Amino acid sequence: MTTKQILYPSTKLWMAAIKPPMYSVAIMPIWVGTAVAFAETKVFNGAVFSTFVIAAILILAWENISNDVFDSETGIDQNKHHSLVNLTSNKPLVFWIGNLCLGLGLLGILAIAFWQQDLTVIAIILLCCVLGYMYQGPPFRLGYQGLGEILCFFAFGPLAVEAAYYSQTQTWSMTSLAVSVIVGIATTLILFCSHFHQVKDDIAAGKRSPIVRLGTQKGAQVLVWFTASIYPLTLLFVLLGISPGWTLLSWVSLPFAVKLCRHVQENHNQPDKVSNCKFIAVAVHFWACLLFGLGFIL
Ligand SMILES: C/C(=C\COP(=O)(O)OP(=O)(O)O)CCC[C@H](C)CCC[C@H](C)CCCC(C)C
Ligand SMILES: O=C(O)C1=CC(=O)c2ccccc2C1=O
Repeated sequence: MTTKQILYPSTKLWMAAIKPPMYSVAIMPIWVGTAVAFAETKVFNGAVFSTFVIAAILILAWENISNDVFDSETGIDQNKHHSLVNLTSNKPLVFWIGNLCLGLGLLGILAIAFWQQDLTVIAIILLCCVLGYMYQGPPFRLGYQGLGEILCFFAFGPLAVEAAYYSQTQTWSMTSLAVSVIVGIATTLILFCSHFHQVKDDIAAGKRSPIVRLGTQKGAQVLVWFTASIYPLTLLFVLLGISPGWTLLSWVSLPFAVKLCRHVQENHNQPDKVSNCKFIAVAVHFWACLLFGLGFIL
């Protein structure tokens, strides 16, 4: 990086650091859980939904901001120019901005708990935050052992979707628990894709991601099955009467799924070309979850 780039990071670097499209990940579990709640009970609390969405975005911001702080301590991000710590050269500031986001996000969830006079939702989200910390924070750093995908599936799938359903109805639902698998898989797909371009740095830092363990070629093959599983699963839920036929609208995301698999198959061992694949996975996640949830409302 030139002196100017260090002193005045480009907008492109800041956008890469903030990665706005990634926040679909925080919104969709709340959307799907709320959509299932409305379909089953005709209950929709707009204040709870909007508060939950904002809180989820803030909590995910904490996850990403603190990720850069914790990764700066292992050296794994030394070549990541869009790390907030590298961009600002002020790790304490980044750390406390992240904690502010977490605090504000949890305040929003506490507001829901207060409105409901019920600690269930805050308890679930605190568990999600624990999983999020254990993924990257000392002394756990479970992501470095390749366990991130498991944590991600449960945090953004069953836990977040059920928390959203409960926030609307104060009851539980086997339907929302079942369909949370779709959200969990679609979200975990993004994390799985995020490793392809980082194999060299991950190995150097001792991070045994699934792609470090499998290799990029086998990882690209696993990606196809992983991505494809979304679609027969949504069909199975319809055939079993768990979700309405309109949820097959989620198949509109198929072109993005095909693009993702082809792109990674062709470029799996070319870091500069495959580095954007997680954002193609975000497109799969966004359209699949948005239309899947819409299918419950129609
Ligand atoms: C930060 C995450 C992945 C990126 O990790 P990596 O170290 O590869 O990053 P860079 O490549 O950019 O350096 C996300 C990890 C997700 C984690 C396993 C679980 C997070 C849980 C959330 C805190 C829960 C949010 C719940 C909300 C929807 C209510
Ligand atoms: O920066 C990233 O690679 C990711 C950020 C993020 O918040 C997230 C959330 C859920 C699944 C994957 C990811 C990322 O890959």
